[in-house]
Amino acid sequence: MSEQELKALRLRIDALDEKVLELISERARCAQEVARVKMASLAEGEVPVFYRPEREAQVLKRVMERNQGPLGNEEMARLFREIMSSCLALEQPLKVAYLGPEGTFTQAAAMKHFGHAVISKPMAAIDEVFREVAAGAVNFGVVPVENSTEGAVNHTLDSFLEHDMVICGEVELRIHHHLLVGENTKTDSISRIYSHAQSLAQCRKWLDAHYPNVERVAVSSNAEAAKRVKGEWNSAAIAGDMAAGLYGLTRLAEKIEDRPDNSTRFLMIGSQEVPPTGDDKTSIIVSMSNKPGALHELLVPFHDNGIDLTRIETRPSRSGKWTYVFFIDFVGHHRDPLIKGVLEKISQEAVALKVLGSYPKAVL
Ligand SMILES: O=C(O)C(=O)C[C@]1(C(=O)O)C=C[C@@H](O)C=C1
Repeated sequence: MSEQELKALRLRIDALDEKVLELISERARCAQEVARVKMASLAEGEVPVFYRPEREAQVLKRVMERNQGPLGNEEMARLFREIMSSCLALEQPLKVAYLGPEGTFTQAAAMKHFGHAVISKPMAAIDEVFREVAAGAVNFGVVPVENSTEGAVNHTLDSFLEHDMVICGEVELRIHHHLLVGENTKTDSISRIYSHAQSLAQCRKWLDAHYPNVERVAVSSNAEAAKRVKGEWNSAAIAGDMAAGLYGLTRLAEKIEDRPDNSTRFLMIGSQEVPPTGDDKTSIIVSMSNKPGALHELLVPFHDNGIDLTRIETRPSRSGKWTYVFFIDFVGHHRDPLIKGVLEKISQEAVALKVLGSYPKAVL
C-alpha cells in the first residue's frame, strides 16, 4: 500500500470519527432528556428509576440483529454496552458492589453487564455484597451463582434465604484460568499454588499432571491469590486476565482449566422489579413439606404447561433438620398469565414460595 493510499484512508477515518463523535454526543443529550422526562412524570413521593434493564436488553438485541459486520455481533454489542453505560451515568451514576477484591471474575461480570461507567465497590464476601445492597449503600450487587464445572455457589444460594433481594439480571462469563507468577518468582522451585477453592477444583487435572506435589492453598478469591504471589518467591497463583493485569503478573501457562467450556453465571441483585421483555427468566425459592413425591408435585405444573426449567438446586432449609428448599430457574416472566397460573398451583402445595425476580435473559 502506498503512503498516498494510507493517508487518504486515514482522512476518511478522521471524517467518520467526527460523525461518530457527533452521533454519540447527540445520543447522550437524548439520554439527558429521558432523565428530565422521568423526573417530570414522577408522582408525589415517587423515586425516579433511571436504570432500565429491560430497555437495555432491547437496545443490545436490536444492535445484534441489525449488525451487518465486519465487526461481530458481540463486539458491536459491547461497544453499545459502553455507550449506554456512559449515557446512564449522565442520568445517574450507578453504584455497584461485587465480590472483590479488585480483579475478580465477579468484577469482570459486573463490567460486562453494567459497562465501565459505574462506581464499583469490592466487598470481601458474598454475604457482604447482599448486606451492602440491603442497606441501600449501593444500587446493585453482583454475585456468582453457578459454575459449569463445579456447580452451585452455595454461599450465594444461602444468602438468598437470609435477605430479601430482587434478581434483576444475569450474565455469563467464560472463565479462563492462568498460572501466574511475580517478577521475583523462581519458576523452577514453586512450592505453593494459591487460588480460590473453586478455581483449584476447575484446574484439578492440569495441576495433577503438571504440579502433582505442590501444595494447593485455597484463599478467599483468585484476585487475592494474585495479590499474594506478587511479593513471594516460591509461589504461583491461578487467576484470570483481570487479576494478572492488575497485579502485573506473568503467565507461566495459559487456559489451564480442565474443561474448555468452563463458564460461570452471575446474578445482579437489587430492589428493583424488572418489567417483561418477552425473553425473560424467573428465579424462585420453594420449600415443600417433607413427604414422598414432594419434588414430583412441584415439577408437574411446569411440565404440564410446557415451561422450560433451566436449573434446579437443593439446599438444606434453615428451619429444620432434613428439610430442603429448592432454587428453581425457568423461562418466562412472573407477570405472564401462564407463569402466574403455574406459581399459583405450586403455592397451593408448597410450604413457602418466594419469587426472587424475573429478568431479561443474558444478551451478551
Ligand atoms: O431508555 C431509557 O429509559 C434511558 O434511560 C436511556 C438508556 C440508553 O442510554 O439507551 C439509558 C439507561 C437505561 O438503563 C436504559 C436506556
